[in-house]
Amino acid sequence: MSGVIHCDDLTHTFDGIAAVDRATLTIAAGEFVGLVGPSGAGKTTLLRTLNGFVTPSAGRAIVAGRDVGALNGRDLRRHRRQVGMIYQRFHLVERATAFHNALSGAAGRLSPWRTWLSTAPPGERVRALDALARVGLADRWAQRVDTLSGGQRQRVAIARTVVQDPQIVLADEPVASLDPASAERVLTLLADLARKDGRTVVASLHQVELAGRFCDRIIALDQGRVVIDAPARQVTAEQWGTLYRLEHDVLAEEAV
Ligand SMILES: Nc1ncnc2c1ncn2[C@@H]1O[C@H](COP(=O)(O)OP(=O)(O)OP(=O)(O)O)[C@@H](O)[C@H]1O
Repeated sequence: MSGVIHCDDLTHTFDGIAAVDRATLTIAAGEFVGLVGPSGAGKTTLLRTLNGFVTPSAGRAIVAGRDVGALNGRDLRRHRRQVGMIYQRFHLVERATAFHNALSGAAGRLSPWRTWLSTAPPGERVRALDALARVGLADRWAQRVDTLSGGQRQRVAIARTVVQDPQIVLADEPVASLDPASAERVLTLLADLARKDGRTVVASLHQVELAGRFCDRIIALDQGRVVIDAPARQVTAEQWGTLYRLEHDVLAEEAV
C-alpha cells in the first residue's frame, strides 16, 4: 500500500443500500483526480468518508496515514483541518468580506476571536491577501462575498483553502453551478493546487469533457462500485458512453 489516499474495500450503506460498495483505490501525492459517475453513484459519500463526515460501514479509508473511520474527538478535528473542502455552494460566510473568508482558512492555527476580530498575526493576513491575489481577486479583498459572482465566490473558497494549506483537497461538484468560463478558471486553479503545490486534489465532476481535460486521472463510480480507474487520457469514448448511458437508462426506467 502506498499513496496519500488509500481505500480498501470501503463500503458505506444507508438503510442497507450500499452508497459506496467495496471501493478499493490508491491516490498518490500531487494527483488531480476527477471522481465521476451518474447521479447517486456515491461520489459525495466517498468524499465524506475521506474527511470523516461519514464513518464507513466496512473496509477502511487511510488518508495521510490515518485510518479515518477510527478517528474521533480531537484527532478527527485535527484530520479535518488537514483536509481542505470545496463545495458546490461555496460554504462561505456570505456577509463577510473576501479577505475575512480567505483568512478563516487559518482558523485551525488561530483562536476564533483572532480570526474574526481582524487581530490575526500579520503573517496570516499577508497569506490571505496573497491567496486572493493567486485566484485573481486581489482588488476584491474588501468586498462582501454576497456581492460577488458564483465564480468569484468559488475562487474565494479556493483562496481560503490555500490559506488553510492542506495536503489534501476534496472538492464536491466545485463547478456544478458555474458558467463555462468560470468553471474552467476554477478547474485551472484546482489543477494548480496539485501541479504547482503538490497537493492531492479529488474533485467530483459531472462534466465529462472538463474531467477528461483537466484531471490527471479518472475514477468513475457506478452504484457505489469503482468501474473506471485510469489516466484521464486513456478513458475511451466508449467507456464514457457506457457510464452515462447507464444513467440515461435509469432515468428512463424511473420515468416509466
Ligand atoms: N443521508 C443519506 N441517507 C440515505 N441515503 C443517502 C444519504 N446520502 C446519500 N444517500 C444515498 O446514497 C447514494 C449515493 O449518494 P451520493 O450523494 O453519494 O451520490 P453522488 O454520486 O454524489 O450523486 P450526485 O451526483 O447526484 O450528487 C444515493 O442512492 C443516495 O440516495
